[in-house]
Amino acid sequence: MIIEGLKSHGSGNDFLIIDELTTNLTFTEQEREKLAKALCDRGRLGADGILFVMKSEQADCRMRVFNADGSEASMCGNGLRCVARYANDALGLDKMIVETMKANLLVEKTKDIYKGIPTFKVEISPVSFNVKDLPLIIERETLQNEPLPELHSSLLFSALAVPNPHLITLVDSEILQSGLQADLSAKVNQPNELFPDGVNVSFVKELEPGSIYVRTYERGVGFTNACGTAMSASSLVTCSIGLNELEREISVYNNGGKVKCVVHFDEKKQTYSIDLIGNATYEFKISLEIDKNQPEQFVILEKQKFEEETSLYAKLQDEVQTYLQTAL
Ligand SMILES: N[C@@H](CCC[C@H](N)C(=O)O)C(=O)O
Repeated sequence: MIIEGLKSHGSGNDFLIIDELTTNLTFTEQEREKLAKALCDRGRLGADGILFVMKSEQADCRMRVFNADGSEASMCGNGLRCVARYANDALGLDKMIVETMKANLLVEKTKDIYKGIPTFKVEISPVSFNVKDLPLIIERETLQNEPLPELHSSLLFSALAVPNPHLITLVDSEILQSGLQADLSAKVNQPNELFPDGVNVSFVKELEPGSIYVRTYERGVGFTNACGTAMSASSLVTCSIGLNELEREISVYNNGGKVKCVVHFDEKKQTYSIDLIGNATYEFKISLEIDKNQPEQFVILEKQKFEEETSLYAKLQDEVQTYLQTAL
């Protein structure tokens, strides 16, 4: 079969978009898993995941996210911005609802985060601090800026599902530069008693009022340039502990760029939601010939780069990296 794919990224978190919305492509569950493993392999094409954009009966379109290891995730914030742009181009809707595994989410085109960079705002919700929703197996109902001695003797952790699972801790430069995050992340993402389904692990550093840096080890992938749901969850955690404020834009720096988050609290429903605002950049169009039974044998027939937008994004990335060299 021939797949016309599109490689895109949100803050350098990169995905191959496969269109089942405007084409007749369709896959079995096993084929999706195998495709993700084969195409995300950095030795070949390479990506953090695959985003399948599909028809939906309850929303304008549907997104399914497969991590590089072939596992399916319930949500992907950076990926949702890429899907928002893709569906916006395909359906001509600046504002739409995207069905995801656990929620139908509002996405919309918004003011460029940096001159000339296509920017989308996506809703991150539902949010739960109940450890059962990750799941995290401990004797308490929540873990909010508290020790988790089974994992580390002194760090304070917050666990939340947005709705994919996140474990977040605030650290200083010394801890950030140590190998601790890699060690802890490896522990909770291999068979273990605390997080039976694994968890995305973020180390967060406060930079200046209204600005934070977030680095994430993603379940099913490893360290990525950025993780959108992790940056949203981290913004909420910094509001809960009084570092940032609800309803105020937070600048979230990451190794692949920068996004903005706004954390909302609905008094009536007693629920949180987060707006994640950032780039949705196309890298290249690609035409692949694939045997569904042996996807690792795929052949690249054609590749067309989006030169202008990738070089514009490189400017934002340069500015961010220069800032981080002194800020971290
Ligand atoms: N990169 C994503 C999250 C992708 C899923 C995650 N690895 C998981 O398994 O939960 C994002 O931008 O949110």
